[in-house]
Amino acid sequence: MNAVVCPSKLFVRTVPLRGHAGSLVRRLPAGTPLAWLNGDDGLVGWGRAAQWTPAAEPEGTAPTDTTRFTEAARWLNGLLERTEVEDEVRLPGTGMLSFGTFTFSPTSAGSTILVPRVVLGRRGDRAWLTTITEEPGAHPDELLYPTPAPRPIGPLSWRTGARTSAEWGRVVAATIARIRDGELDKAVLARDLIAEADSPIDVRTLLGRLNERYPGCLTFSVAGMVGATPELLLRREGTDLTSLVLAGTRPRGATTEEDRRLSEELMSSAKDVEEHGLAVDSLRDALAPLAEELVVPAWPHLLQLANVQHLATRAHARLRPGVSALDAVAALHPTAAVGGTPTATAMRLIDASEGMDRGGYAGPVGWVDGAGNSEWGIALRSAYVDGSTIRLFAGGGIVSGSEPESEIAETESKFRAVREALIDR
Ligand SMILES: C=C(O[C@H]1C=CC=C(C(=O)O)[C@@H]1O)C(=O)O
Repeated sequence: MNAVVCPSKLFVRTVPLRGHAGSLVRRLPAGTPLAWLNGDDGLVGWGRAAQWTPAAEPEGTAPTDTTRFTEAARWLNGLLERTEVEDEVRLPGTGMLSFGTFTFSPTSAGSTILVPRVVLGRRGDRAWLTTITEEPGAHPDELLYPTPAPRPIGPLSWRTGARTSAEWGRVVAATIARIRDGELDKAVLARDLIAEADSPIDVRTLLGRLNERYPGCLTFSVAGMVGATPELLLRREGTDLTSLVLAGTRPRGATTEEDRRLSEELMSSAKDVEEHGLAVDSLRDALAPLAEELVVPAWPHLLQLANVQHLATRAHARLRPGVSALDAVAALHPTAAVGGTPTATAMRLIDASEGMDRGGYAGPVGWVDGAGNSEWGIALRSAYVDGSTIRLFAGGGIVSGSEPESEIAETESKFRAVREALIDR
């Protein structure tokens, strides 16, 4: 059964805000904030005007099933038909706005689309406020909530998730053997770590730290999924679509010298170039039928973050008329940056080997506005926050040239993003 909060009518009003509006995170009330931040730009929201939560598909459903995306699009279109919009700003992210998180696998629970009551947004020097109510001209009560400063996280106790690193290393070794046997070309395997705080974790504290340390990433919070992902599944503005594919990783060096050595090693590594190429191929194959024009650079570039560096490819497409952002999400997820090649074989291997439910990790997370503009990231460098418990996820692409020890080290580097953001200094 789908769980739905769906008013018969919604009134949406966007007004410009004078000045810069300050830090978006600082405006968020405590609780379960909605956020999508890219440096100083972004969208934050709170309150709930409408929500759609699909039931998990039954066990045995094809791992590539896209029902949750098509049903989400149908629900949103129905809601839009019953919405009156007054938009004085008219930019991507103004007017009607929904945040969403989709699970990696169709058989996991946790996908949801949420329409907040209040949205604050900023793009360059423009800032705006959107209110979404059931009465025309009404102000949502949520506007009046006081916003106490974000709380520190406090001491944490850590425990292993589904597998210890040694156990996970053995799963990686078995996967490498299957790849060498020719069963598949690539699988992205992940593991989890769990931390327990003394009191409920203030998501705003995490958001503020992640946004500060990873200004080039997309810092998000939707229905418990929180993180700072470097990987843009897609940005749709009008018919233009952009995607940033990442695969192939090294840690950052402690010195300039070591950093340069690691980046040169990454750029010339046959194993990483193959791992990256498979992710790019999966994007190209999924996007081509939806696009009138598709430009994918022949060679990756280097993307350096505070904790790791990646091989990166930015693809641009002009979408065919009528192709929505959620159509593109359904076609692209999961790319071989988080699933593998061939997709269905890799998804089955992931399900059978990881010993855990990924939930929203490695699934699409983002927003869509009433005009169809949209941004979806892949929920990496992320965690699921449930009260005082936080579950961190990290994974890596496994190909025939992979080694278990370096894959374990890679997941440790990737965990650092959320792990360090949990530490009060
Ligand atoms: C699966 C993750 O990263 C993906 C994205 C970039 C680089 C990756 C890699 O080098 O393995 C992964 O494909 C993760 O961060 O948990």
